[in-house]
Amino acid sequence: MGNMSVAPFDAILLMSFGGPEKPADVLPFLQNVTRGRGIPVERLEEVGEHYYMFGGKSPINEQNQALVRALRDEFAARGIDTPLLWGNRNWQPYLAEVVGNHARMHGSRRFLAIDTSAYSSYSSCRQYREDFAGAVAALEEQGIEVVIDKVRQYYNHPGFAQAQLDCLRRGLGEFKQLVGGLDRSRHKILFVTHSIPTSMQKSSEKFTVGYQGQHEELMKWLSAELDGEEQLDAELVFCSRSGSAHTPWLEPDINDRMRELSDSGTEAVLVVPIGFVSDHMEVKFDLDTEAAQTARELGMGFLRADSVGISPSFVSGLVDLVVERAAQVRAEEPEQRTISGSKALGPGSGACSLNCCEGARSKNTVPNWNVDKPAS
Ligand SMILES: CC1=C(CCC(=O)O)c2cc3nc(cc4[nH]c(cc5[nH]c(cc1n2)c(C)c5CCC(=O)O)c(CCC(=O)O)c4C)C(CCC(=O)O)=C3C
Ligand SMILES: [Fe+2]
Repeated sequence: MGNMSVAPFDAILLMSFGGPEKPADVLPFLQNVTRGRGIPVERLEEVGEHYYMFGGKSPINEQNQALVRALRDEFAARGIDTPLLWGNRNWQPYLAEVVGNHARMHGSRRFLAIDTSAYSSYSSCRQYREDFAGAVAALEEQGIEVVIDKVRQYYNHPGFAQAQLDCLRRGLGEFKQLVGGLDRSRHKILFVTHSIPTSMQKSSEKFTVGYQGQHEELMKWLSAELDGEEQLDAELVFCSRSGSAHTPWLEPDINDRMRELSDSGTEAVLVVPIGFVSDHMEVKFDLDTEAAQTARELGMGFLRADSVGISPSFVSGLVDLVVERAAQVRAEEPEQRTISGSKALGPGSGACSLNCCEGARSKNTVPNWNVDKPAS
């Protein structure tokens, strides 16, 4: 009985952001993303141009489809035949439709979601839990009762961390060729993630080390795993700032930092997108297009390391997280593996509680099903 290891769940759900498929999708997609989020129209027009530059099609959907296939293979290899579905927040296939259709056709009631974002913050964790609560409520109105749970945030899970390390090592190998030998005084590693408003950063620090702190924890582990000559100075920089110019977001922006580094003698940078699980539009545009252009202007060497994509350690780590969560729900107290010294977060550990990463306005989230008692 292969399904025992994911019992009591009837179906697994890969939950992602979603992206446009064609030019006509771009504006409605952007409207979905920014509804109620106070993003200036100029910023939307600018981001729309990024999508049009790539034919109006985001790379994210094909990457999620590839991840679905890789996850299905990994479940099958472990003898687990529980269905794996794919749903999104901002574009088709929409979460509520996918869950509703599956529940109607197969009677599934208990869904366990993997989200395509590794760190804690409102945008990268809590908002997904609000989406789940929204889908549960919408389906309840149609007379369908479901629960949707999610695996813990996995920035410090050994599978994700090992996959990042593989990308970093491979990137360093190519970088070394490009610059003709590593030299600490002239070469730097820039780990990159999505910027968020500093207010969002603050609320992520209430119950965890926070969004930025989680990146720093992973970076510290990665740097320590490298061999001596590979241990270049490394720092965290940000991309994809949005919102109004008056709202503070996490800094430094990658382009600004490259300019400063160039002024102080850095000749080449290896850019490692630890904040993204695959080559999203932010990676394709903000890093491979815009930051690469900044590097050309500065005469700086530039190489972008891979994102984890469907690397085997990442994929098998996600399946481990599903199995771990199911065991928690069965009250079995499974081991929660993490990189050394790091504390596991997320559903069931209490660290990702109902109040975690709350935004300015309080909205319903799904409770940590069967493990945490809903707070009042
Ligand atoms: C932390 C974080 C992640 C990582 C976690 C995760 O993966 O979930 C992420 C992922 C993504 N963000 C994406 C796209 C967009 N994000 C926007 C806007 C925003 N992102 C924010 C944060 C994050 N975003 C924030 C605080 C805003 C401001 C509005 C708000 O407070 O909500 C906008 C509006 C235009 C703009 O202003 O840029 C777009 C189009 C795509 C799809 C890319 C593709 O198509 O490949 C993906 C994977
Ligand atoms: Fe975003």
